[in-house]
Amino acid sequence: MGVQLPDLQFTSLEVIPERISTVRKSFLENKTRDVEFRLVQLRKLYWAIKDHEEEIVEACAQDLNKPRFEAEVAESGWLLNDIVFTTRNLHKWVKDEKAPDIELSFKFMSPKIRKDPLGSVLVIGAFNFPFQLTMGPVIGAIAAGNTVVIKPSENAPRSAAVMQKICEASLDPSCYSVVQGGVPETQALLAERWDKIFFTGGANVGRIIAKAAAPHLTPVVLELGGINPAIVTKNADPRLVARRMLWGKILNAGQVCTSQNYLLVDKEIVPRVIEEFKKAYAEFYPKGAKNSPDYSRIINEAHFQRLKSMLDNTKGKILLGGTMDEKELFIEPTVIQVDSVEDSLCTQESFGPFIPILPVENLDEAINLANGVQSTPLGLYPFGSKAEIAKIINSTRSGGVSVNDAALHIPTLPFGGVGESGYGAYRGRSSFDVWVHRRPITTSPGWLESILSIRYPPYAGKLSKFKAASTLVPDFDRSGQKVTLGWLRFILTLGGGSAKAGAGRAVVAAARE
Ligand SMILES: NC(=O)c1ccc[n+]([C@@H]2O[C@H](COP(=O)([O-])OP(=O)(O)OC[C@H]3O[C@@H](n4cnc5c(N)ncnc54)[C@H](O)[C@@H]3O)[C@@H](O)[C@H]2O)c1
Ligand SMILES: CC1=C(/C=C/C(C)=C/C=C/C(C)=C/C=C/C=C(C)/C=C/C=C(C)/C=C/C=C(\C)C=O)C(C)(C)CCC1
Repeated sequence: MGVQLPDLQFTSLEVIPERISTVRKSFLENKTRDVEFRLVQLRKLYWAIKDHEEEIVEACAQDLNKPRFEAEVAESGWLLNDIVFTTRNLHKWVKDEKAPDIELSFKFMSPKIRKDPLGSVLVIGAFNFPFQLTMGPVIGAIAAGNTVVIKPSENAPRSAAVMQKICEASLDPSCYSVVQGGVPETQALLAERWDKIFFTGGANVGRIIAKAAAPHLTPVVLELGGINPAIVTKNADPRLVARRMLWGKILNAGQVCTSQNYLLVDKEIVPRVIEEFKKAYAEFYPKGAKNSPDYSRIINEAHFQRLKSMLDNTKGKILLGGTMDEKELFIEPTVIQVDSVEDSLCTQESFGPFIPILPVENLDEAINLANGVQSTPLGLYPFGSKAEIAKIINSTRSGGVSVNDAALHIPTLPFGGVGESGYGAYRGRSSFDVWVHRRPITTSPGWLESILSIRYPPYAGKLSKFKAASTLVPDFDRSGQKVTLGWLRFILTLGGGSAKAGAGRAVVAAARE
């Protein structure tokens, strides 16, 4: 018998404010401040994920036809590792930090940085990696001591329902709550005040989230998509390019925020790259992607139609793939040679299995084109010689860079966008950092009062003493140059230049006092 999955039930709009006030009350009662409490929650969550792994795999299969390998590696297994990594390190992360770079005069105040939880926070997930991208931020939020409301994507309904089941089986309901729904339910959540909102999804909805947060001055993390370029120079290895770029687009049928949206390939190696795409496709899917258990489907009819019209509207030439089956929501991995970066396949995020290739004259042209399409994509994928790759990285911006690869990301590296692809980063240690307020704490000892009283009126005669004790001497001169051997002269002349000019400045300074 197959695995039975729960049905997705939207949360009624009436109960949403009550859910929020429950988690807020728990936070204000300091329930989640205790680190042991957080650890127990995370450990229980670990076992609930483990115990429901078959349901996770089945839900991903029903929502996206996600292959078991991808579901275990990028969803359940990813989260399990994330929890173990977090619980192993949490005691270290929560420790007060000694404040760095403190001048001697303030050392007696024992300055330190406390990692305070932010409060009650909202996590809104996306459909494509429904478990990883929703529960990943939640793990960090729990670790950091926040209470959390979790809103999975309604577009992956089976996964959303299983996620709720897992959370309800493991987490304290007074601190962590799952709210299910689409736009009205999310709007109801956004109408309330949060201490942080973590959103993963498209840039248009990201703008809605940021606007809703603004009146409450709520900080927001936006994990958005990107029109990510791959830049392939004539010195790249065509076989590696094809295999890795194909992987970037067969993974979850290209519904990956980090996958490359288009390739700018030096015209000299375009034919060899295309040949290698054909070979790699035949190797990955000997009977074609449609007949393989290792290829996902498009999430729903609306996204299928969006992708179909993108392909219908391209002026490019299909070189590989191109077949579709609406009933199955199947779109074959498709390589298209386009003749302009203006082609719709390059300028819009496809979030599907399209691999448009634009031949370019040289590396400079590729860099200019990439910066013109979107100057701040989520990912950048350069292939070429060491010097070429350095040039590409130094002349572009992006959330992250995978040299010689597609959407690869080491699970504990900070992950996040920049500019149009969002802001804020999580994963690994950053998943904790993103959810805490670094609260500086100083303690002024009573015995220091006679010295500290220099700050009280009457001020007469105190300024010069205060300055003598606290003024930092610049190690640079007026032309912006670092002063090394000329130190003495620099100090004597109050900032460099001639002795006469220095004397002048000394007179002005004395007169000001
Ligand atoms: N940077 C990342 O980590 C990352 C990861 C996955 C997806 N993405 C991006 O997300 C997009 C696709 O994912 P998606 O379709 O789930 O995104 P989406 O923006 O359509 O939906 C994301 C979430 O927002 C909610 N939502 C949708 N419309 C809303 C509205 N009007 N008001 C309030 N809430 C609303 C949905 O219920 C869902 O939970 C792509 O652009 C992709 O690149 C980014
Ligand atoms: C196996 C041995 C070794 C090491 C091997 C190594 C390093 C293997 C690496 C394999 C990798 C990188 C596999 C990656 C799989 C990734 C999958 C399936 C998907 C991930 C999806 C993600 C993260 C999606 C994110 C989506 C987002 C953010 C938005 O949409 C040695 C060499 C150590 C020793 C011998 C054996």
